[in-house]
Amino acid sequence: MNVNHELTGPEGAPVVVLSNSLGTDMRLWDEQVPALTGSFRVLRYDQRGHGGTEGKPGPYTLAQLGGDVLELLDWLDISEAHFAGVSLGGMTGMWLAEHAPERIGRLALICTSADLGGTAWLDRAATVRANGMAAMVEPSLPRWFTPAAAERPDIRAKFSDMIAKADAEGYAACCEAIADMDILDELPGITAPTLVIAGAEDPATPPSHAERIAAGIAGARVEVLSPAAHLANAEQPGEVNRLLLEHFGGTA
Ligand SMILES: O=C(O)CC1=CCC(=O)O1
Repeated sequence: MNVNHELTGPEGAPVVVLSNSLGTDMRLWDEQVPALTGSFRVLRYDQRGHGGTEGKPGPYTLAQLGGDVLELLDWLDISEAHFAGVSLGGMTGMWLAEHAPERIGRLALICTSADLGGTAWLDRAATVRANGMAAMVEPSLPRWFTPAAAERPDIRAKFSDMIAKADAEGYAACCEAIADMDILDELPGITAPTLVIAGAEDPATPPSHAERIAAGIAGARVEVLSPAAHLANAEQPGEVNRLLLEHFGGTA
């Protein structure tokens, strides 16, 4: 199995898959795992080129990132799972809910977008391939956290480490997957009950992106958290845990 992952929580319980954003790894979910494992078997993994999952040469596509999840579910003999993803993880979740609906129960999309594509991502990919990941640390933290959270030593240390340790080719290839994406027209094909969470202060995928996603998926509802920037699940763990447990049908 090429996808680095961790499976915890009671055997036989419904499975929740947790998918990380660009530049982070499965540690993004450290505050969610203890809350979710009270009710669920939790499968968190590292996207290609992030954490312990190898960064194969790119460019990647959302289909490949979604395919990694299907391969992982098959390998673990999991037929269906709920899915929560932050940003790139949410894009992966939308692809899965559209292309493998029989595998996805309920969907939670956190600080993500269905139409974030564009050439700026190709510029970022080129920068990272030329200069490596270290140059990405300082520009990323103000997108990921509001100023007060970005100054917290625990947050700075943990999230700087994640970015610095990402594989430059894998990160760049994920940027190319985002550059290529516009799945707004595919959203009406999603039938999974969907919760969309946004950070009120998120400069990368502001609440307007959450509203556009929810407008495309029948029955989807939006929750906007504040203060929270792009990594709302790390900045507002208590509120995100409450919303995820409520949406997936777990107990606190
Ligand atoms: O630019 C960032 O770091 C924010 C982001 C966009 C897609 C993603 O996964 O993270």
